[in-house]
Amino acid sequence: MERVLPWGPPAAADPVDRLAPVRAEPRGWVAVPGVFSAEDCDRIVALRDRLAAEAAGLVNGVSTSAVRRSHIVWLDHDAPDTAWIAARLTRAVADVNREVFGFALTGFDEEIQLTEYRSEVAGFYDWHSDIGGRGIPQSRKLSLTVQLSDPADYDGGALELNTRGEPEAAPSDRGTAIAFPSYALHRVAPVTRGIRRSLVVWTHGPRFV
Ligand SMILES: O=C(O)CCC(=O)C(=O)O
Ligand SMILES: [Fe+2]
Repeated sequence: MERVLPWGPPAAADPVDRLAPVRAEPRGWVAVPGVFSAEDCDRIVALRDRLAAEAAGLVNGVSTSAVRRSHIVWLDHDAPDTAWIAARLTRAVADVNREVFGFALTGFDEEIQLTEYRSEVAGFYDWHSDIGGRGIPQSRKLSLTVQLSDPADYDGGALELNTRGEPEAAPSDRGTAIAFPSYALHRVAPVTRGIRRSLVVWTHGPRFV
């Protein structure tokens, strides 16, 4: 089912005001603070733990390859206990796309990814672009990742982007979303203490190329 984004004027003046600084300084990626509160992040993490426990034994949620080591749980955009998360992400994507990127987007064709990078396995995700070589990931246009963890709870684990010729670390404040074109190179550095959690959503549309 294709999901249509709520294009048009923002619901309130607030999201636009929040994006004023990033509009003023064009760059390849933008940070949107306060998409989720600390309490929201706690709720999402609790949900993650419940879903991960339910899925244990059914789906092995460990993604391990040469470029990546993380634990993943998928969230439905429409399920009763996750729709509020999807609604908040949709609003953030619509605002940031309208104000900053201006991409042709049609909707969300993949579930929301809840990711966990654990220091016990030096969880990481090496440099990559989110646009896949086949299937639905081919039409990813805008990537958005939310910092769910308190930065005091882990070391390492920085989200870095290279959109201007050199790596830049994104802000790690809890509840901040980082939006970037899905073709942009980014990585998550190895976590050396604690756990870093993130929420990742991709928005799709006609392919760039
Ligand atoms: O954990 C993050 O913040 C980013 C994850 C990521 O790049 C991905 O899942 O494609
Ligand atoms: Fe990525």
